[in-house]
Amino acid sequence: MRNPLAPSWLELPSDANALDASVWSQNAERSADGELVIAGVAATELADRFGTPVYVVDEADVRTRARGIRESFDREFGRIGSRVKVYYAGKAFLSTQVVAWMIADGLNIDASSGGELAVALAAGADPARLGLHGNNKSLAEIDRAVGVGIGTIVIDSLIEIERVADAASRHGRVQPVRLRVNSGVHAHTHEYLATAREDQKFGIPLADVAATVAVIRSHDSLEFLGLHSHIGSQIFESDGFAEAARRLFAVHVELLAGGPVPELNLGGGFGIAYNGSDVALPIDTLAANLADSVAQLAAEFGVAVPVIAIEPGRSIIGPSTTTLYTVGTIKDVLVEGTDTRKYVSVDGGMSDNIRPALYGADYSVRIANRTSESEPALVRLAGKHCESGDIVVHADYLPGDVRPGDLVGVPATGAYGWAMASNYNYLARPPVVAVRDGEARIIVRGETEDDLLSRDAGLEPVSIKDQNK
Ligand SMILES: Cc1ncc(COP(=O)(O)O)c(C=O)c1O
Ligand SMILES: N[C@@H](CCCC[NH3+])C(=O)O
Repeated sequence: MRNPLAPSWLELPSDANALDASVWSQNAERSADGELVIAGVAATELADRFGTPVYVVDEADVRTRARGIRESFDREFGRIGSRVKVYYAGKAFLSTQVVAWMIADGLNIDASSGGELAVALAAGADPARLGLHGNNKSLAEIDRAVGVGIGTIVIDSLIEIERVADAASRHGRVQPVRLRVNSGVHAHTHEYLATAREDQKFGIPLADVAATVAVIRSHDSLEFLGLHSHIGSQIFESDGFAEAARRLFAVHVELLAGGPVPELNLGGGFGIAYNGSDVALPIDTLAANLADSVAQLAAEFGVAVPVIAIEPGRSIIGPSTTTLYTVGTIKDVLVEGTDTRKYVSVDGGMSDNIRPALYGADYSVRIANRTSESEPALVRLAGKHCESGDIVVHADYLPGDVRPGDLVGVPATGAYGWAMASNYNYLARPPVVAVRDGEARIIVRGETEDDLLSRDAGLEPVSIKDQNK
């Protein structure tokens, strides 16, 4: 029976064991005996070998999406006489293995800090295929990026122009740069994920772009590639991107009068489904819509279509990953009248996935070690942290006989999960395991209690003595 406490978007499932294909990774399925199996590796085997929580990355899923985005955009922009450079936004999740996959699949890497740049370099990526972002890059980050021969730097403020130009002169390079513009387009997403509205820290207002580009062009050590726009993240419609392209295009055309502007970067932000009610725009449709918009703009203004760059993160890595947890305690909590919500607590929480607490993100959950015919019950999957807001899944239905010791899987945790993980309450960050063709291997080691303690600087010997006085 439908629980009145369930949010309006959550339907009572006819089968609370079913894996919704729009949310689970491509190679997630139930085995004949009902267990969750991802790319041929059973959930119980993963839990036995790696413990829980564990992030499980379906490698073929990531790579199919990476190639799929590149091919869709290549095809659609090829159709209008242009081409596309795809940068994987490493902030969503980065490890040397992920860098190697992206490079092998023909993508470039967008780093948003010196740390992300270091991972890409450690993986052996050609620096020319890397880009560096950030509203407050340190002098050391700029120097390192320029020094290794990074492909592009996205300039985010007037003051940064001098910093990048100086570094380029010192290294005897001409550094290709883009300029991040605040298009003023309000993306339909969570307030914290909209990056082009007023009163936020990113980019240069449209009105100041011409003057700022003139400063960039006044430096012999800089090469201006074009404008950059990123309106936000987890966006389901193409209108916002098209509107940003329109606003940038008008300035792009003005800038052509002062010199070459070979590129236009439309950023990332393509949304994915986290639960059965989310409907992600198919990448083919998005690519076709954007190509049509850009072709129309070029025709309207009577200029050539520039090379387009995009920076998807979430839409490549997000759907690939499932977090497995073990159920510890269960409580039926009376909420209103006779309506109860089943609180199912697991061995992780906001330290491995902060998104529900930070953005109110709604994930879904399934029992992973078995199926059950028991009547579905409305559950809230809670973590083990000392916070009532420590929720992993606000609302979903699980078979009512869910019990301690069950494994549960939360799909679509690949983006901004591990990447935003913390050690809150001294929990160790879980390992990240890649699965493919029945094989599982660690791509990021989990932390141990010793790792955490090894950072503690220890006690002054004297303080113990004082204490005993
Ligand atoms: C400049 C920039 N590019 C790309 C991305 C990647 O966004 P997403 O992971 O939503 O595709 C972000 C994050 O929102 C960003 O700030
Ligand atoms: N961290 C955000 C996305 C922000 C991306 C960076 N601009 C999320 O989890 O959805």
